[in-house]
Amino acid sequence: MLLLISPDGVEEARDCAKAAQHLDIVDVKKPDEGSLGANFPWVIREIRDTVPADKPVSATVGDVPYKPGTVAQAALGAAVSGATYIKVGLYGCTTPDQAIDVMRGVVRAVKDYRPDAFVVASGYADAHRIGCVNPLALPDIAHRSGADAAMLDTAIKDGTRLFDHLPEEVCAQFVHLAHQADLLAALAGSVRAADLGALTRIGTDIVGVRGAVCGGGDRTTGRIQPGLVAAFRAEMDRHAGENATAIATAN
Ligand SMILES: O=C[C@H](O)COP(=O)(O)O
Repeated sequence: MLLLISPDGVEEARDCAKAAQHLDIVDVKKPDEGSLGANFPWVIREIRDTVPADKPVSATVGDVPYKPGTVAQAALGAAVSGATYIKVGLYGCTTPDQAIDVMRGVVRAVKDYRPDAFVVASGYADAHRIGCVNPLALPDIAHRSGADAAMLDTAIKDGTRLFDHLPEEVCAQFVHLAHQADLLAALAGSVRAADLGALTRIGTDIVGVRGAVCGGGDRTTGRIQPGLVAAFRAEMDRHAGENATAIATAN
C-alpha cells in the first residue's frame, strides 16, 4: 500500500520532505477550500521543487462542479505546474454520466500534455450527505473515462471517518471493482492508524491521510509532523507483514 500525505502548503511540504523515506506521494491541497480544495499553481511548483525528485507530486483540482470545460482547464493547470498525479473530487456530479463527462475532459487535457500523468477520479464516502454520485459508481466512472485510479475521501471533515460511512465490506467491494477494471483503489477520509489493518486486508493500493499525521490528530489546527509520518508508515509496514503472513499461512 502506498502512503499519500496531503500538506497544505510549502512549509508542510518541507516537513514531508524530511520524512520522504516514509511516504510515497506528496499531495498538494488547500484544505480551507474543501476536502479536495485546489491550491495555487505556484504552490504546486514550489512543492515540486521542495520534495525529492523521486517522489511524485499530486495535486487536487478541487471539489469540482459539473463544468467539464472548467475542470479540464484546471486539471491541465495542475499538470503544467508539475503535478503528475491529478485528483478530481466529483462533488457537483449527481449522476455517473455527469462524472464521466467531467473525467473524460480531465483525462484528455492532462494526458495530451503529459501521457504518463496519473489521473484519479475521486468520490466521497459520505456522498449521501452532499447528494453526489454513489461511491461504488467510482470505479466504473474512472474506467469509462480512461482514468488510472478510483478514490474515495470524505466530503465533510467533521470527525467522522471513512468506515463510519462505508463499512469495511463496502470498501472491500470498492477495491474489488477498481481492480476488476484494472485501476488502483485509493481510500482516505480521516483514516487513523487503527484503520490500517482493515485497509490492508481489503487490498487498498493507496491510503491518503492528513489529520492522522498532524499534531493532535487535527487536520486544521495541527501541522504535519515528520515523526508522525514515520510512525504511521511503521504501522502500515507492520500490517503489511501480518497480512502477508496470514495469506501465506492460509495457502
Ligand atoms: O487525500 C487525503 C486527504 O488529505 C485526507 O485527509 P484526512 O486524513 O485529514 O481526512
